[in-house]
Amino acid sequence: MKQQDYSLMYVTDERITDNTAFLNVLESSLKGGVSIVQLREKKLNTKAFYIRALAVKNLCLKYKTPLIINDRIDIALAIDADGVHIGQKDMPVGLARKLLGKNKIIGWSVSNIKQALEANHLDVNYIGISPIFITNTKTKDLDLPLGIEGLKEIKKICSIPIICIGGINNKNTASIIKHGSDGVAIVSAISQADNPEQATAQLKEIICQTGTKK
Ligand SMILES: Cc1ncc(COP(=O)(O)OP(=O)(O)O)c(N)n1
Ligand SMILES: Cc1nc(C(=O)O)sc1CCOP(=O)(O)O
Ligand SMILES: [Mg+2]
Repeated sequence: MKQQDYSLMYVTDERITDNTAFLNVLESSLKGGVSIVQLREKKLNTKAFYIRALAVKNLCLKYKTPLIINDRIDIALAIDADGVHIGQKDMPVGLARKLLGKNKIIGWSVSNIKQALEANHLDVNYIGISPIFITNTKTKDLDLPLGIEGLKEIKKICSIPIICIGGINNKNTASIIKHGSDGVAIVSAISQADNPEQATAQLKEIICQTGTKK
């Protein structure tokens, strides 16, 4: 499998309820240069999720950008997505791998050192450090922010690619990349920006500049 670029993940914003606006923001993020998209829907029923996932997949294909699905292995299989992101309370990783096969991406949420050590023994492609900072986007089921110190600790003991999530913006991205994260996963700094394409391009530029200086 080719090396996946995890540097800038747009996690879609379920607060954008209008379908056209939702797809417009997604397309702006793709034009701005996100390297991967995660479709995250917590409230849609299965049929609505499936229909949205098909539309999102078509746009991602147009921009040759991989798409992973949050939580739902069934939706990922139904639309032949590139993978899934699962958390501590979602389907066990081993079972997800069995259902998806060896070529799909599996991301797994990690919120402490114990889980990071466990990840070393799981068949996951990346871990999502969650949350790195305080976020207003997700309010339920959230652990304490790990901060840069937490990222540094996890980097020392975990050999799997790392993506940080939670409260990430153009002010703190450089520090996250500098301290060993392979990428950032972002909702509002893209979805709620006045110009999502420009905001994405700026984040990408910060990541490229910081990455080359590492
Ligand atoms: C890249 C990334 N990391 C962590 C998460 C959080 O996943 P999870 O813990 O399953 O929580 P929900 O997103 O399902 O609310 C993520 N989505 N992406
Ligand atoms: C989807 C999600 N999961 C998180 C976790 O820590 O588990 S934080 C988060 C939302 C991140 O949104 P924003 O970029 O707007 O802060
Ligand atoms: Mg989940």
